[in-house]
Amino acid sequence: MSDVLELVDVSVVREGRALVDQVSWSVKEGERWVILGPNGAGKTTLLNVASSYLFPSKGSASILGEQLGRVDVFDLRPRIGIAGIALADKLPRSQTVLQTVLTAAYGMTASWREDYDDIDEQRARAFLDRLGMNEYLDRKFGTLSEGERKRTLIARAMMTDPELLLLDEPAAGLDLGGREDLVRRLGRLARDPYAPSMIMVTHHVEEIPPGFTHVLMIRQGKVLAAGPLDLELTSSNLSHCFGLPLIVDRNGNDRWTAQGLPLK
Ligand SMILES: Nc1ncnc2c1ncn2[C@@H]1O[C@H](COP(=O)(O)OP(=O)(O)OP(=O)(O)O)[C@@H](O)[C@H]1O
Repeated sequence: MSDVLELVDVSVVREGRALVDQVSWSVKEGERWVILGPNGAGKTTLLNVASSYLFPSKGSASILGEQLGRVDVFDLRPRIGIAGIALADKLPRSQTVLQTVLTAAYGMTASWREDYDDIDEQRARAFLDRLGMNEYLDRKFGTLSEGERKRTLIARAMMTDPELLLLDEPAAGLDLGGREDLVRRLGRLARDPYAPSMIMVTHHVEEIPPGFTHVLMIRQGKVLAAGPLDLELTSSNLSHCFGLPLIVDRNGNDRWTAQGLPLK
């Protein structure tokens, strides 16, 4: 299996502080990783390196076999799908849902043109259908609820047929029904052998979709644990990561839960 992401001793230093501190991490083709960690741990910073938008201050980062600093990132970026809050703010609120997904095929955030290929429109419709957005095609992006917006962004990220899909807190801000709907849809994607390699940032083990295979836990910029979920998502590791005693459990449907121990 080839490397989708290979970080060796990567640090990101800002104002003398290491936001990501000597991280070595390897993601192989077909793996689905979740990044877990408390607020401010460095999860988004790590994702920004993985998306080629942030270069390490130290160490080396290779994405899809190309080393940052030695590759034209404009050739690399179309191979990476990103769904995150930062992107949502850049997308025009007045574009329709269909337009919002279609523009991704042309590497744009705006500039709706009339001459998109039929094949692209069919693909955009198919991705939106998979994400349960069929009835919202003509709705303005700016009028969507949080959950609808998140599903649109994932469809958009799939549009370039990426080899690597990055999801930054896809379930944040969703109600219970919205979260469960999204987790099921992401689970279906994760189990699709033709789907890209995936990395998802989250704060909650309940949001880990079935079919995800690996976890990286980070705290204060340092990796605490990295490897298969079965081995690494333990009560001990999670307690260490979030800084309080936690009990983690996995149910028969391949879903995870975590609870704090009661105060004495
Ligand atoms: N440009 C910057 N300059 C200085 N500090 C920064 C910069 N960008 C991020 N930070 C700090 O780096 C730390 C890690 O930020 P990051 O967004 O990666 O954390 P996170 O794990 O994604 O957090 P959250 O769960 O709250 O989203 C935070 O303390 C943040 O304030």
